[in-house]
Amino acid sequence: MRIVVLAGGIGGARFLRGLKRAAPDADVTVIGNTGDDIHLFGLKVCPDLDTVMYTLGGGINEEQGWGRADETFHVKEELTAYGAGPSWFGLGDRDFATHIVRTQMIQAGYPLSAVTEALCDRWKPGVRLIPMTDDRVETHVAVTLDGERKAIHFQEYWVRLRASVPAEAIVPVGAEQAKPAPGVLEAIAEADVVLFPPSNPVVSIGTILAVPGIREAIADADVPVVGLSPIVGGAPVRGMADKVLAAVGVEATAAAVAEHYGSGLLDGWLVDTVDADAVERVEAAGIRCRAVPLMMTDAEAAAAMAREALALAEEVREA
Ligand SMILES: O=c1nc2n(C[C@H](O)[C@H](O)[C@H](O)CO)c3cc(O)ccc3cc-2c(=O)[nH]1
Repeated sequence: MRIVVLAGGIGGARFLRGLKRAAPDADVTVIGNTGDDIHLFGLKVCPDLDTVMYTLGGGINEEQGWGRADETFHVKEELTAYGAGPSWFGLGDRDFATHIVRTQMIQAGYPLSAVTEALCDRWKPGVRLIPMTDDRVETHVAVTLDGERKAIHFQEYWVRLRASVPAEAIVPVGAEQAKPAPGVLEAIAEADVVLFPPSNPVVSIGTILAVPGIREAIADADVPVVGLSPIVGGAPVRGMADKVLAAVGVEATAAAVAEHYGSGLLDGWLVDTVDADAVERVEAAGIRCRAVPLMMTDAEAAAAMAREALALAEEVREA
């Protein structure tokens, strides 16, 4: 079975670990969000690609969900000693090696998709990880700080400000000019099922869908598209999805996120059992809906969610 998954950071990576466990023989292609990418100290950092690669490759810092395990921060400390900022983004020594290799290859002329393939040769994530585009897309957030309206990089909003101020607008800068990376549209066209894991619907999956051609390819694919709600009980399971949902005028509920994606895209939607009362509203939107446990407390819980998503996809396919 060929499965395509649109993935952002931590939620997407943890779901993928469950999917591999639930469908060990499936051929999984992950279309990774690159809107979170940031250039620091002359290096290109790709948080969402690295989180998928490290999580599935066994190198992730498990409790953080990002960065490497057994990390040290000597380079960061030395940079701070030189007054070289920013100091609010925690780049570890092991993680720096990934960004050095990536930046070297990009400067040698390799596209991000080829670089990602090369990095995955080491990590062997067990999925094909393709960036949504090889072109530069960086999500910026419009905020008002000290009375002044400004656009800041998503990572500054997310990490330095902890999303503590309202996001007035979310702009994936460069998305309109971006082209899907090689293999993205082909993977969607050949997929037997497309999954939207519980990643951030605005800055992760929404950014992937903002690359011209990707939303259309999924909408036109006559295979089941099934998503899992990142919102449980009116709050994001992790992260601060509610802050960015407000920016696009979407209430932080499992049903509202399904409606945001729309029945033109989604055929099925899983909500957590605490949101069972949302099933009727989602079905009224033309999206088949089931209430199942959605807390990825461990790999087996994530596998159970993946099995439920695949089962709903088959139910949709037969409908
Ligand atoms: O909350 C934080 N998230 C950090 N993240 C997470 C990152 O902001 C998120 O993973 C995504 O951008 C959102 O999904 C990092 C991810 C990397 O790949 C590399 C370094 C960091 C550093 C931080 C950090 O210092 N604090």
